[in-house]
Amino acid sequence: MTTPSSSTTDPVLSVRDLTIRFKARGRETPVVHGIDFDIHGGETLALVGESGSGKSVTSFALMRLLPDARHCTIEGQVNIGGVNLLELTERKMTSVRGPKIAMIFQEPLTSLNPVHRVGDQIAEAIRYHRKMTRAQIRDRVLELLTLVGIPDPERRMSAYPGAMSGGMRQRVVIAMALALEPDLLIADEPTTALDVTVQAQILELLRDIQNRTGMAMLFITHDFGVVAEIADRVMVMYSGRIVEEGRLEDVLTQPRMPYTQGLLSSVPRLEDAGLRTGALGTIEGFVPTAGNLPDGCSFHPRCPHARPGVCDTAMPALEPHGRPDHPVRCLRIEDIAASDMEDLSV
Ligand SMILES: Nc1ncnc2c1ncn2[C@@H]1O[C@H](COP(=O)(O)OP(=O)(O)OP(=O)(O)O)[C@@H](O)[C@H]1O
Repeated sequence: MTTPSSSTTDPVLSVRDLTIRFKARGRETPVVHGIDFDIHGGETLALVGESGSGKSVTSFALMRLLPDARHCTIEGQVNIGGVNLLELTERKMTSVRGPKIAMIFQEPLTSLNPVHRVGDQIAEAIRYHRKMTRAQIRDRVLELLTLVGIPDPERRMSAYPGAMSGGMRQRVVIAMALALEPDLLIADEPTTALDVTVQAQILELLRDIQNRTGMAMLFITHDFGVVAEIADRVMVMYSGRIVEEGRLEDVLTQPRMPYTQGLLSSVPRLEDAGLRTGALGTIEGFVPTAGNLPDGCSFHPRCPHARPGVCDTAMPALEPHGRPDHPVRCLRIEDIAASDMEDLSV
């Protein structure tokens, strides 16, 4: 189904029927099963789910950073500016990474070369894509370091990554990602490795930059506290499928899918903490491995509302069930909603 949108303008990113399969020992295992979503300019979509749900594989597919066709197949569409990135040659894709789509990762050291000065690393990305003089590039590097809140940028541009704190390194990585003013920034758990104070600063920085530039953001996290701080919309993923999607307030305060309810159940009450929450709650059992999904709804073996003969028979579609802006993938949604009403009337 088509994703609900917060705007009538064309989305910056439009993903359609994205399917990813890994190949091993002559077998293909699907890990992402035909997902659809849009992100508009200035909007942040949070992709949430437990480990192994397919969040990172999805983001790597958007960047075309997954292993090659011998190991992995990707089908569907990843449209940015009317171009399906999945159809581009690797050479063409190199010119898209940076100006159109950029990514920051959980651990900044994976993106930084320890033996090069940080200023040179930011300059390198600019030099590759833009015809600018050395002086212009230097000015741009200083501007970027200032933008991401690095104190004394003149001095810091000559520093090596190892001489910086984790928070400062992540700011450098953000500066690199922003160097070419991407239309879409993908942030894959960018604050997980940082302490809480620095985490809050980095989130504020990203929000602030987004307000100024209007870029779209896909924010991947397992932390609903972070979701509450940064997202406009939330997409919950389980076993390679979107199981619930909606506006931030709706998903946090009225989660519909038992999986989302489970994730939110053991975090502190949202309103008590001004929408700040902790990490995902724990749900009994494990995310099934990609090659061993149960019949029917993938979540049914862990679901407190599952009914034999219903939930183990067919995979439910992602459907509105009366709320077009908050679709959910659940065969029992009407019964669950009715029992919630009964609870309320007691
Ligand atoms: N290179 C690979 N080859 C085979 N399977 C893979 C590969 N990379 C990921 N997978 C599988 O794809 C599925 C989704 O993994 P993915 O890393 O996207 O989950 P995730 O939600 O991002 O988890 P995490 O929060 O731990 O990063 C998992 O079943 C994982 O084992």
